[in-house]
Amino acid sequence: MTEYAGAPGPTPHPPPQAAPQKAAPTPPALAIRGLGKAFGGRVAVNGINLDVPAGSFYGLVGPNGAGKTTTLSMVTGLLRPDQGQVWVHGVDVWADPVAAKKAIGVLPDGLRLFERLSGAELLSYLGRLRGIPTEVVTQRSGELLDVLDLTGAGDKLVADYSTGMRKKITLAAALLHSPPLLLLDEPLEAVDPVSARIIREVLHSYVRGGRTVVLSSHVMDLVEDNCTHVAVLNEGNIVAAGPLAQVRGDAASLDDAFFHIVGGRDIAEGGLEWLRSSQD
Ligand SMILES: Nc1ncnc2c1ncn2[C@@H]1O[C@H](COP(=O)(O)OP(=O)(O)OP(=O)(O)O)[C@@H](O)[C@H]1O
Repeated sequence: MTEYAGAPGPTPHPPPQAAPQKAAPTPPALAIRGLGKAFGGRVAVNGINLDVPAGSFYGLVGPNGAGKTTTLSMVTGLLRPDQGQVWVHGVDVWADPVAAKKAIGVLPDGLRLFERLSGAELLSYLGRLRGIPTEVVTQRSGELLDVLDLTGAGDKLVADYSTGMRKKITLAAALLHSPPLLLLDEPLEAVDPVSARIIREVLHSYVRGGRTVVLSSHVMDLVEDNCTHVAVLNEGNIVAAGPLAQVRGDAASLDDAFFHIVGGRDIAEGGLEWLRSSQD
């Protein structure tokens, strides 16, 4: 395992009578250093650095094509970086993927599931792959299906699930082994308002229990109302990151701050004039 760069080196032989040592600082839930990826010579993620404190509810925002999914895919071990390192609670994701993956629950982009299993069977299968005892999987699956309002769909094939139901069953799978870090790519996209509220409550109780949630979203109100921290990605670079109030600064809302940070343009008078005209 490659040691997390922020961790102090070992001190195997302290001198006798040495003053008590300070406790080693807890590593962040997620530490990213110099992470980069290019596709066909085009840079998608440009050597980014980020620390996600344990116990935070971290939002990752950015315009279309900014590199959010590419970043989350590299962080979760789904896409090999060209450069850089990622640590989950001090474990190097690419040097020790088995240990790192035990510590994360993932809701990836592009949900590829076992379509010929029912929702309940899928959770049961994934729980056993995780090495969770059968009775624990059964109990947790039942609770998750119930809380996520999927009880009636538990026996239905995943192939027949709607987009929102697929999000919810994947979220259930991510929660099943109760990992300390959840990494969620647009978890509330296509989810109905009632389920979205339930998912937000689940995630908040998760964070209250001392765990960490990182989610990407395009919905600024969602990030502003729920997250403690936010990072803004633009063209493969992190252009702002930290506690939400700090990133928002003097702007009236996170939406306004985001607009200015990424250099959004108001539609100038004269632009799209033909859409405003009532004449042919
Ligand atoms: N498999 C791939 N092959 C080629 N280019 C890719 C691939 N995946 C991503 N890209 C490119 O990398 C850049 C970042 O894409 P990414 O999907 O990470 O952005 P994003 O911030 O998640 O966007 P969105 O908000 O639209 O989902 C884009 O220019 C995209 O076209």
